[in-house]
Formats: sequence, structure tokens, C-alpha cells
Amino acid sequence: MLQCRRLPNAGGRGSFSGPLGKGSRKALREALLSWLQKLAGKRGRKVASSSSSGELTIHNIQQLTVSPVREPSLGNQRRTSTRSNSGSICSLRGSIHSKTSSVSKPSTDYYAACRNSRRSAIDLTASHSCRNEASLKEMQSTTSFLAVYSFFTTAHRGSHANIIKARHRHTHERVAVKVYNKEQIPGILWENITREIRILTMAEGAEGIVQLRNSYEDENQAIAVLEDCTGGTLISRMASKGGQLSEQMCAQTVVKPLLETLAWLHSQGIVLRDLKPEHVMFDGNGSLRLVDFFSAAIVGEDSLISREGTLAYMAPEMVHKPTPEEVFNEVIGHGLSEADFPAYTQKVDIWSLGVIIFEALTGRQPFLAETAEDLRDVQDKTLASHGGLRTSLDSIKMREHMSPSALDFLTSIMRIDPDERPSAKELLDHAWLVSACRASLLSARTHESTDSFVSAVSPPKATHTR
Ligand SMILES: Nc1ncnc2c1ncn2[C@@H]1O[C@H](COP(=O)(O)OP(=O)(O)OP(=O)(O)O)[C@@H](O)[C@H]1O
Repeated sequence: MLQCRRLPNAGGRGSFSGPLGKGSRKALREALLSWLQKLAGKRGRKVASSSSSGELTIHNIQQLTVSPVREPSLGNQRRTSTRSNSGSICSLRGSIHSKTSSVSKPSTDYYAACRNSRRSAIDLTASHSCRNEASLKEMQSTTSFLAVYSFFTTAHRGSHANIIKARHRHTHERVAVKVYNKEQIPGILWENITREIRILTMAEGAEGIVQLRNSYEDENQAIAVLEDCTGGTLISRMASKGGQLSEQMCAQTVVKPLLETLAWLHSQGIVLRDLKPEHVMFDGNGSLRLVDFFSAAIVGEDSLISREGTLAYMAPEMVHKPTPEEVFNEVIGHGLSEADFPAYTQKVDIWSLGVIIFEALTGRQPFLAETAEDLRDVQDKTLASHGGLRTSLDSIKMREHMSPSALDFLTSIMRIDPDERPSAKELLDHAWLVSACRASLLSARTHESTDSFVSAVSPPKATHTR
């Protein structure tokens, strides 16, 4: 039984200490420790510690109640454990408040920590790939990373990670290194790093997905060494073509490979949840590469109930979803389960794809709003108005430039009801895509790549290797 008792504490702060009880409570203790430490967030404050005798001490927490709940009898045994998605045998009740706002967010990390005893990115990488297992044996820490790569140049400072260009000391291969500084990432998002590395490992050899060369991890950083996508992002490609792409080029170099990649990801149960032009990149040959799986989810393992992604590309059914913190609060506040929340599906990626195609063809984003509430209004008004997307195209004077077939393709995607949106696989057979790709290939043969976007002249890629 997990017991907590309040200790007197200077400064009026709450502090709890107590034995974890007999037997094997190690996993629970470690999970709680890990979770609580991550709640301390950026400032490195220690919130919990564990002695060798198994005593757990929680510092700086004003109010914490951990109460055991009896599980239906398991023969003659009764045991306490943690709540997991698959069933509750112990519940965490009450609220956890901290003096500082940075640790005030309860976190779905709790679920993950208790469910998995969190596997590190390295563990996951090693278990999914012999290639990486071999590499990781010789270079597991960030120190060994520095021994292998050099010539670092910052390429992008993102919200979760920095992208650094580097060069392998021996092979001289140029790589893009994604460096997560864990101290700058709220604990609630640490699971995302592990998941991203895992998806990239699963996608080894898959067309259309940036290739993971290796990964490293220590307590402060996680590092993913990636293939360098020297062809830039879709944004830069559009800019180099005057802000928008021709239908043929868009179909052949963006839509077709993107749909093939999405079809494969979806067949693997992976939902991107943050598909946008900044995450659509190209390699040196002009072949499309998706980057950034930080917000991705795996169907069956992750719940598809919270809001993720970027507003302008967010599907209508995603817009009003609660944040992960709100989900957690609802669950503990109302005795709910995550299964009580309506889930969205992989169709959220199809919507984002539609927005990307609209933008690539017109140079404009169709649904712009400052807040989630406004966005939903904009989506409704745009699509409910007579002619739907046609009206939007009229308003930006683009309608005469778009073929009826392309408009039909887009209209089939931009549906408020996700069930009405076709799957990626179905969209691959759409007449617009088929004929635009054919025309693109024909014109490439006759004009020797006048519309040079390298892969526009390449034969269609083979489908995914797995
Ligand atoms: N493999 C790569 N090769 C070259 N550039 C890359 C690569 N991966 C990412 N980048 C560049 O870094 C940018 C951000 O990458 P990514 O989205 O993975 O990081 P992030 O920390 O999530 O950033 P953000 O918060 O801006 O989305 C990309 O838009 C691209 O410009």
C-alpha cells in the first residue's frame, strides 16, 4: 500500500514522505519519481527523491493525496497498482499544486510513466532496428555523438528542438541533427520524443519519410541524427516558384508522394496530427520527405482525443478538442476514463493535406484565424457558403486558374464531416491526380525539365518497402 503523510515544512510548503510498502513497488516508485521530477520542469528543482530503503519523499507539493483503491479480488490476493488505460487498480485523487506555475500542469505523462515505466528512445531504437542496435552499442551518449559528428551549424530553432547541420567525421555525410533539450520541454511532452524516434525507426527504408541515421540520449538531451533534406521545405519550393505551384508540378512532386506516404503511415496506424508545409521537405534529388513526428500518435497505443497541431492546418473535428492537460483534469475531476472522450481518426491528416494543396496551388491559406474558436467559424462559413471552396477561390481571384478537376479533388477533401473525406489510398486514384501526373511526365519528357523541380521528371517512386 502506498502511504503518504504530511511533514512539517518550513515556508508553508507541503511535503510528503512515507514508505512505499512491501514488495516490489520499484516500478511504481520510479514512475512516480520520474513523473514528479518532470513536473518540476525547466528549473531543475528537485521535487521528489527516493532512498535506498524505498522511501519516497515528495518536496514542494502543496497537496497530494494518493489513495489505494481495491481491485476486484484476484483469487486471495489483493494488490494496489497504478491506473492505466487498460483498467484501474489505483487512483490518484485530489490536485497537485505548486508554488510556481511551471509545475502546475498535471500531465498525461502520468499515464505513460505508469503504463510503460517509460522506455528511452535508445531502448526503442535498439529494439526496432538491428542497424541502430549495432550503432548504439558503440555510441550511446551525447559524448560519443560529439566524437562522431563535427562542423555544427544551427539551421533552425524550433519550439521543441533545434536543428543543427553537421558532418560525419569519417564518412563526411552531411546530416541534420535534431537536438531536444529536455530541460526546455515540459515533462508532459517527453513521451513525444520517444514516440518520434520510434516512428522514425519503424520508417527505416520507407519512401517519403526522413531517414533516421542514429539516436542518442542522456538525462539532458535527446538527439536524432537525420538524413539532411537539402532540397528545402515546401514553403521554400513554393517561394522559388513565385509563391505557388502549377497543377502538374503540385500533383507530381507533392500530392502523389505525400498521399503514398500518408497511405503507408495510416496503414501502420500512425497519425501525423501536425502535417503542414514546413514539415514537407525534399532531398537533394527532389524526392519528398516528411519530417517532424513529434506530435504523431500511434493508433491503439495513444489516445486520439486531445488537440494537437497547427491551427491553420487543423481539421474541424480537432479544433475543439481539449488539450492533454484538460483531458487529464477532466479524467481526475469527474472520475472519467480517456475512453469517455470522443476520438478523431487519421482523417485529420487528410484535412491538413487538403489545406496544403490549396496553399500550394494558390499561395494562400484557406482558413486563417487567431484562435481555435474563430477558426471553427471560418471553416464553417467558408465551406457552408454557396459554392464552398469556389467562393474562396473567387475571393482571391484564383478560380479561373484552377481546373474543375483540381477543384473537385480539393472539394472532396475539405469536408467538415471526416467520414466524408476519402482516405489517402482512395485519393491516389482521383482523376485529377492521375491525369496531372501523366501530363507532368509527358511534358518532362518533351521539355527536358523546363519546369525544373527535380523529381517532376523522375519516374514515380516505388511504393513503400513495408
Ligand atoms: N532532416 C532535415 N533536413 C534539413 N532540414 C530539416 C530537417 N528536419 C527539419 N529541418 C528543418 O527544421 C525545421 C523544423 O523541423 P522540425 O519541425 O522537425 O523541428 P521543431 O523543433 O518541431 O520545429 P517547429 O517547432 O518549428 O516545428 C523544418 O521546417 C526544416 O526547415
